[in-house]
This record gives sequence, structure tokens and C-alpha cells, in this order.
Amino acid sequence: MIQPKCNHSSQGTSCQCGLCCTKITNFGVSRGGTEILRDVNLHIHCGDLTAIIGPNGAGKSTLLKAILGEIPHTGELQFLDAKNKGTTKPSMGYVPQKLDLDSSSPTSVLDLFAAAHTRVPIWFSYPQRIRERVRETLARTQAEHLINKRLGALSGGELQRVLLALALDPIPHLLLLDEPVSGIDQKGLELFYKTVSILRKDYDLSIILVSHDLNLVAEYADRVAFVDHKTIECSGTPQEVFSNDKVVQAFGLDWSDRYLRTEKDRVDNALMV
Ligand SMILES: Nc1ncnc2c1ncn2[C@@H]1O[C@H](COP(=O)(O)OP(=O)(O)OP(=O)(O)O)[C@@H](O)[C@H]1O
Repeated sequence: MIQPKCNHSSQGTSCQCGLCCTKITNFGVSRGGTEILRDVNLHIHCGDLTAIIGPNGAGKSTLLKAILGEIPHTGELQFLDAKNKGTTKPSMGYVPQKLDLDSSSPTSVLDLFAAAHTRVPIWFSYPQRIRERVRETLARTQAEHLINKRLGALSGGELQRVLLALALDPIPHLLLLDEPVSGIDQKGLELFYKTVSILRKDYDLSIILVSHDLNLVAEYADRVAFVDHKTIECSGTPQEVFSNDKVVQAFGLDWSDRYLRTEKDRVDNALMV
């Protein structure tokens, strides 16, 4: 059985923060002389799925890229390690929103993993132990049957599952996911959220997911951060965030009302049992 990294509970405020978490402090990003993000502060607890929501162009993907170190930022990023009782830079896995692939390329899923983890040239045949390791890694995201498929022949959903498996090898402190906005249908998106949700429990992972699907966020996220006006306007449990006036204004009263009524029914039903 996989042992959790710390005693953290993912139930909102009961989390014992400081045991094992990632801290983003005073992040700021400017590109081409324009300020895109400022004063971003966020605590990502291990075992929690934190969804980043916000209007188009608010800076959600920029925040992920800054955390990754792909673009420069001000401020600090720290991982508080329960085991070593110290702070380090977190190790990170990343799944981008999209990948521009040459659909006619002969590169297979196995080639992709082998290129990431070995120095074996792709025109050599891979040792059995490499195949086994790749198959095991792909099994984490129910993608082992795709091992010999060409990357260009994968559907949007299949590619996401392959990239998710790649981001989990080795298991990182922090997993960053940019939800695809095209090339994946609703069923594929739901499967992606379900898989991510199971992984966070099994590996006690800290996950940041940039999302455009509020219904799936409401169903699967432990915490939500709302990005607008260049910063995090509010964060908390889905219930706290979806009842916040700024969020209601951004996404419309109808949606928020419907969510809060469904949530109230769910809690009432649970209390009656
Ligand atoms: N390389 C760049 N140079 C200058 N401005 C940029 C650059 N990349 C992004 N931006 C600007 O930064 C802002 C935030 O973009 P970003 O892609 O992070 O938003 P987003 O919230 O992820 O949007 P969406 O929901 O549409 O994916 C936008 O106004 C965008 O035009």
C-alpha cells in the first residue's frame, strides 16, 4: 500500500498546513512590459486538488508556467517537506493544455517515455525492463494499451492520459495540469478528472489544475482559487468560492445559484441518512 507523506486531512480548514505543502508567496509576472500577475499567494496542500478558475485571459496558464519556471517571476516558491522538516524547491510534473504534434510522425508512446528516461536511441529495440516500466507507468492512468500507438494517432483524451502518466514518472511533489479546451469530449474530460482525483488520494499528491469546467471543479476539487484582475481574488472550498460575490459576477448568478442549491440538497440528504 502507498503510504501518505503526512497526516494531512483534505477537508478544508482541518488541514494541518505546514506538514507538507507548496507555498507560493507574492508571485508577480510581467511579459513584454505588461504586468500580468501580481501579489499571488497560494497554499497547495498535499492530497488536495486545487482548481484555478477565472475568465479568459485572466492569467491562469501564465501562473502555471511561472510556477514551472518556464517564464520569469518575482516572489517565492517553496515546498515544505514533512519528512525532512525543511523547505526545498518542489519537484514538478506538468501536463500542458495542448501539444503541437506532427500527426504523421512515426514516434510511439513507448518512444516518448524511452526518450524521457533513457539514452537508448529510438532506432534500437528497448530492453524488456524499459517496456515493463513504461507499461506500469501508463497503467496509473489506464493507458497501458496505448504503449505501441503512434502519438499522432491518439485521440485528445488518450494523449492527455499518456501525458499525465509521463508527468507522474517519477511521482512529483506538485502536479500541474492545464485542462485542454479542445480536442477532448465531455466523457474524456470526466475520465481525466476522475483519474486525477484517484491519483491525488493514492499518491497524496498536491495538484494544481487550471480549469474551464465549473461543474467538474464543483464535483472534484478540494480547493478553488479564482484569478481575475491580475491576482487571486478569492480562494477556499468550492462552496466558499462559488458563493463569493466576485465569482458570482464573473460567471453569472444562475450558475452559482444552481450549484449552491445542489450543494445544500446534498448536505441535507447526507444529514438525513
Ligand atoms: N508571451 C506573452 N507576451 C505578452 N502577453 C502575453 C503573453 N502570453 C500571454 N500574454 C497575455 O497574458 C494574459 C494572460 O494569458 P493566459 O494565457 O495566462 O490567460 P488564461 O487565464 O490562461 O486564459 P484562457 O482561459 O483563455 O486560457 C493575456 O492577456 C495574454 O494576452
